[in-house]
Amino acid sequence: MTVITGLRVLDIRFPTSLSLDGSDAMNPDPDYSAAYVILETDTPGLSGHGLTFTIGRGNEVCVAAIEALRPLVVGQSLDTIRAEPAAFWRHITGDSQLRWIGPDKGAIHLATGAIVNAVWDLWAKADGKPVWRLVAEMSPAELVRAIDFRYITDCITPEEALTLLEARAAGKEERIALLRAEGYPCYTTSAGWLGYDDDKLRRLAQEAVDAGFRHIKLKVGVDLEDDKRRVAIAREVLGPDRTLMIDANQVWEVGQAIDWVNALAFAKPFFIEEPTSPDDVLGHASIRAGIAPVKVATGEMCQNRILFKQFIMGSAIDVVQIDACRLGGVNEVLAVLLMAAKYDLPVWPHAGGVGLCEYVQHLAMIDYLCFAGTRDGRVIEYVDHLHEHFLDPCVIRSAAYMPPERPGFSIEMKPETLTRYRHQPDRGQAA
Ligand SMILES: C[C@H](O)[C@@H](O)[C@@H](O)[C@H](O)C(=O)O
Repeated sequence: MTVITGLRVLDIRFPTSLSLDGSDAMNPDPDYSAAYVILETDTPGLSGHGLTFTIGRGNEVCVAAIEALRPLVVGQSLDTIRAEPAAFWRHITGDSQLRWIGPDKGAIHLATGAIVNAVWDLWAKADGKPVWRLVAEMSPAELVRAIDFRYITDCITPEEALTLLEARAAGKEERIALLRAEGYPCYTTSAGWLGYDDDKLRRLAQEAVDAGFRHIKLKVGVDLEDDKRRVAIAREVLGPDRTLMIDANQVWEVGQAIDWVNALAFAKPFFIEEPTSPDDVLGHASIRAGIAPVKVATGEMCQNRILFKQFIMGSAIDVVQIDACRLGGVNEVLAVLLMAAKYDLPVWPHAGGVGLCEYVQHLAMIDYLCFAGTRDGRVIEYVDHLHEHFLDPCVIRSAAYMPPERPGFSIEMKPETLTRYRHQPDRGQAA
């Protein structure tokens, strides 16, 4: 029996100089950061790692929130967590004092994501499997036991979930074989940051096409004339058959979003991502009606399963963009995959941040194997940035993520990175 005996949290920051030129409309110079968790255990050589992605000083708040959650996780036994994973998740998110600063949102929920994912990393390492495989091998009943259905039973009940998951389990072994042979397709954001001049955009878009990418994403939303020129360049390089997506990172009012996207419609973007506030369900629905056939995507800042329920049941979005640690870790991601599967909406995970590519490859593979049952019309985001800091970095082959084979969640950083990029002394101690 393995018991979690301690939790350490590190403030890891990668300076802007290492980061992305111009990035996006809301984050012109992001200091990519990670509130990084290490769960220590009484089993020699076994620890769980997790992180939540933040930007610069925001990391301090998440580090403090992780420390506040420490008493809820230290002392827990892995066997108990394995037996009732949703009960464990309810325990972590249900503390009456900490719920007051959420519930299920903000820094405390980002902290939950880091800790819960560290527990899944630990569980997978203890079983000697990558997380995608661990979850893929769960029976439908075990999967249902990993999901907290509180506040989503009006969308899907545990009984309905069981029926859906039993139906989707057919053909799983064939899908695993396909994943191993072909991987899971991805798109690149790396050509489309706002600070790039036209030549760089053209060159990077061409390099993406040459590398086999069939989808690229461009940041928009600062200057309409610039955007018209930039999407025209991207479309020219992509040709008529590849897919262009655009992303405004929440910069517009609802009416402005409709006008702006319609002005870019000549370049045939497939979707607009985050056109307005990530909390504005009605606004997204209006935008969706105002820009069809261009689709609407959101989710990287959708705070929990309950808000995703509004977007999904309210026909407010076409593409569900889960984030591995904006949601409260694997358990809550499974709840969203389930709702998206019921409503037949594609999940395209968000990965623009440190460690997110490493995380979401597992989640998209779980979606394919257990929930959606298909990869058709779905791609994972890929950003070519900071992968060298991980012990098990994601591997891209012919514009597809190849399934990780090492045990765990692929999120453990190299010891030298944890030393070199640590912003301030470790505030945590083993309990
Ligand atoms: C600051 C970040 O890189 C964002 O620009 C990124 O998450 C982005 O929104 C994305 O969709 O990848």
